[in-house]
Amino acid sequence: MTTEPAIRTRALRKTYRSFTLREVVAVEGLDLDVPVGGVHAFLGPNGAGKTTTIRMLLGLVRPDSGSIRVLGHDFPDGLERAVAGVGAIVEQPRFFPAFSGRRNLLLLARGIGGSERAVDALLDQVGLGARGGDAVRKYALGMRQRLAIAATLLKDPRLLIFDEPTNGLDPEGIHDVRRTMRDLADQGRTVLVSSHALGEVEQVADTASIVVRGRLVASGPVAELVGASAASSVRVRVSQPAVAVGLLSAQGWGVRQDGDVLVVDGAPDPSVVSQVLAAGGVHPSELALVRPDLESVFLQLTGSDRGAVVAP
Ligand SMILES: Nc1ncnc2c1ncn2[C@@H]1O[C@H](COP(=O)(O)OP(=O)(O)OP(=O)(O)O)[C@@H](O)[C@H]1O
Repeated sequence: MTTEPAIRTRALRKTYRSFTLREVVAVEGLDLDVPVGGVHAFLGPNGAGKTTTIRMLLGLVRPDSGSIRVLGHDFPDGLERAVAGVGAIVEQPRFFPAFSGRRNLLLLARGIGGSERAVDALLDQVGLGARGGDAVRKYALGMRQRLAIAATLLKDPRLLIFDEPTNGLDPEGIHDVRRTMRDLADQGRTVLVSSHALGEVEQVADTASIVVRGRLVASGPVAELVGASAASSVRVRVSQPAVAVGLLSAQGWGVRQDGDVLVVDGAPDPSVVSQVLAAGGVHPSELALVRPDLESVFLQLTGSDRGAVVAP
């Protein structure tokens, strides 16, 4: 069994020139490791360098420096062999709107010698089996996106790269695309999905890398990234919030107030919060531990300017 990642970049760097000829560093010293199998989320705020990185991984943009290895092939010499095993969606896919989804796929399949049976299997696989005969113009955005995923699967790629595939989709579309990504990973393929919407990928991603201003700030299994954030909070509802804020702040804990609800950061656990309040004569009507999610980890990292790397 090989432990070689599906994607490995080292010290990857890419700069652009702005209109005023100022140097814009899009990607700076990026070491990205995407393990084989599973869904890997590539996360970062807008402008963090995700699209630039993905374009470099696909050979569409040439890095200034650094190395790229995809599916065991080093760039630039192995680019062609690497890309043969990659299916990608980097822009809004285009289809003939008047043709059915099935006919669109058949046209694409013909170009690479794919069979009619394979097209039908792919339509089923992305959940479009029943709608394959409808004109694409009647498809919702999420359905078009799933048709695009089916198109990338025509050449049976081991690695799928999707740049913000849920952009502009409604909740149902997001759900469908997410489920399709999960299915693909469960078949043993590797899925790299970029997103700035963490909530959308947290449920489906096994591992993640977070980039800020072109640099990697955290990477590893999603559960570990979330677990590494010590910042669980305690949420309390109290009848005397002003008194409670005084009591809790006196412990050195951070307190955020929203009406009669307080969120306490830095307390060891809910029972200690309860004891401190009770000792001051305040009895909460609600008390709950708020577990950190990927979003809170992300906010911590992006707010903390080039935070420490969390090793996988
Ligand atoms: N062709 C280009 N010319 C000049 N600057 C560019 C070019 N492409 C990207 N940039 C700049 O590089 C930086 C990274 O952009 P990139 O699109 O890679 O980020 P991103 O994380 O994908 O963001 P988004 O989610 O908004 O697409 C940004 O500052 C962007 O303005």
